[in-house]
Amino acid sequence: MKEKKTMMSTAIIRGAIKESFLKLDPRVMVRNPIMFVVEIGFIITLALIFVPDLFGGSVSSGYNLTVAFILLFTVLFANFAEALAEGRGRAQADTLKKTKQDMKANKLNSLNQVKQVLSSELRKGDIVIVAQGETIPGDGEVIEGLASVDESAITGESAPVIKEAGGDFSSVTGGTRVVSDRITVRITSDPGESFLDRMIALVEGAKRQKTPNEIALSTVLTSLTLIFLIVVVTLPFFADYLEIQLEIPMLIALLVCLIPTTIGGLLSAIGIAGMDRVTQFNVLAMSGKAVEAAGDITTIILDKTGTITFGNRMASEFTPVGGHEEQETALWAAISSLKDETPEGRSVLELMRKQGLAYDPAIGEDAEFHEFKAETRMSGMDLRDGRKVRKGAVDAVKKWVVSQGGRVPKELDPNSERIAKAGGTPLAIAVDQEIYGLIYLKDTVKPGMKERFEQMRQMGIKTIMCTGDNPLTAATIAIEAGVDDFIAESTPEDKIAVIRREQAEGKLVAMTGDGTNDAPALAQADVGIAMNSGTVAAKEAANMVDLDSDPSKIIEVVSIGKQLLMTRGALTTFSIANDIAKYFAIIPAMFMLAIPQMEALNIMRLGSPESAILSALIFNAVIIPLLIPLAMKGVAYKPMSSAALLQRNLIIYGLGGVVAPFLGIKVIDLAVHLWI
Ligand SMILES: Nc1ncnc2c1ncn2[C@@H]1O[C@H](COP(=O)(O)OP(=O)(O)OP(=O)(O)O)[C@@H](O)[C@H]1O
Ligand SMILES: [K+]
Ligand SMILES: [Mg+2]
Repeated sequence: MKEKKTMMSTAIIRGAIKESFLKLDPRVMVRNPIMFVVEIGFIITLALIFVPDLFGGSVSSGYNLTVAFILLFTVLFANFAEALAEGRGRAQADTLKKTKQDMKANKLNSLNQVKQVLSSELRKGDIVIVAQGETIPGDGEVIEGLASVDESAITGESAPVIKEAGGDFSSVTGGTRVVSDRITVRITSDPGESFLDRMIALVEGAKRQKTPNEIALSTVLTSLTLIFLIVVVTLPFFADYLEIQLEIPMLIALLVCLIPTTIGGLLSAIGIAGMDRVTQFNVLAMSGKAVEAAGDITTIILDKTGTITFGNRMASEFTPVGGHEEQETALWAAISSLKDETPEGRSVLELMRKQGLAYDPAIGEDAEFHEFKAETRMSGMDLRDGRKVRKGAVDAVKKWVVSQGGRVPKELDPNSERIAKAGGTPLAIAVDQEIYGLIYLKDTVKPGMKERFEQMRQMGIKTIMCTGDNPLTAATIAIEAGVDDFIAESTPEDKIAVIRREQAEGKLVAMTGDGTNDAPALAQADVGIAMNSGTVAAKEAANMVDLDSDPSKIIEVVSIGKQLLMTRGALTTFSIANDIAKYFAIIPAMFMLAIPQMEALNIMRLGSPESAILSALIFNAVIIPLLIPLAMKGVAYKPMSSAALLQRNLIIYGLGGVVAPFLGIKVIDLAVHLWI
């Protein structure tokens, strides 16, 4: 989505203006009680224009008209803020929808014949064949073959990525294009539930739900509104006693000035804009709650293979041990990998070919395949003649061999240490009681990790790498990547246990991962970020997907989360501080004639009671559009302690919130007084 990082285009602004009027529909307005009160005020003053003495008042139609007009604009400004925030997402959704057009798909039927169907007819479990130049008709998993895929329609990244059966690089996304070769894909989503569908719904805001924080704040603001409503409604009774005639438009103006319209008008825009900023970083957040939680993250658990490293672990060397020949080691490595569809397994056969080593595949005929499992950390074959061939994590293979009465050759450990210390993953190869040697699996740390993890440290975030790999390899990669801590030989359960342990200490935990074995942990974490390169299971369990598959992206997500919370806090403070100033503008104006002692409160020295009320009301309206840029961009966030941040914001937005309207209203009053 990179090229879509456009700012506000005129089309978006025009659309937002139209939306502002459509949102005047009371059925829509009622969802925002504060602005709904303003709208009712508008309707009442509108009636008073035509029947000024409706409630026995004596205010001119002209004055009612002016008040009605300002109130209408107050509501329109608030609607505009929300529509503007929604507008950018809608523009993105339109672009994505173009990617989603119906297309032809080559579906395999039960007789293994290819039949052309429409992509919209594909269901979960269907098998399709996608060849070079064709668009993948739906989300799925590669079950056969290998292809390079152009995912730019989704990620904006033009370099094609390799997708292959087995392992963590098997997931493909509907709407992306096969650039070379041909793959067989099992469809994993029903129509309307695809990644692209979810993405469209997301940027369109169709699924936007208020976060718990937002609901709590709305409740407080609505209660405040209710209290002011009661105060203003009961005011005429006191006035009656003092024999003062309080006019309806004045009372409405007072009410609207006192209720927190500024934050009420901007609250929803702040939330939408926050989500949108995450999207601009090519991260898809499934909920606003996750973005807010990211703002308070103190621990992040990262998976190693495929997250910190690229994860395309390739066999690069066979090392014989126990007096065996390299040829023998390679032979058994190959036999154990004949049906191993993981990238690791396939790379073993690839290395054989490269080194010109031959093997007899007939040995593997009718053998029983043992697929790689994160629990056993081994894979292999049980041959027809009864021999069992295994390859896997060194300690796992050692245990397996010893349990059958075999012994471990003494050169095994030094050699596996050499590989691990270089950051590689050693796999041991064994047949029954005999260990034949090692396979060196090479992997590379993604660039720039060290600097990024250092940045996280400065933000007070602890990084823990969790890997199924052995402790030595883990330690080497941990140092190279610069994480604070690591846990090796961890099973999927261990990853969850680490997260639970941190959560039990009251911390908010983020997890980044790519594999099916990461899925449970991604679901357990408060913020789960899946790499887009990863498996379908990982992406479904996570509440965010990083389209660039860069785990250090969490830095941006955390900053945006913090910014979102701060912006909401700052504008709430500003809004309420503002209302104090408006109180001093209106109350003396309303009562001064009858109660000369009110003069003491008349600190603003405004022109006339009428102009004082209008000025306060105008200020109350225009402050909303003036603050839209801040609401959309968020207040500036610099890493510092939360106490220092709070103090800084109280000074800027609290004190500023009191001072700004005094100046603003005074200036408007000078102009208004000249005019009326
Ligand atoms: N195809 C395979 N056949 C046999 N053993 C394997 C295979 N793939 C990986 N292993 C071994 O199993 C170990 C655990 O693998 P697993 O996929 O659970 O974790 P990982 O990918 O190494 O780490 P991470 O959790 O960081 O992604 C690996 O370190 C390796 O030693
Ligand atoms: K107000
Ligand atoms: Mg992994």
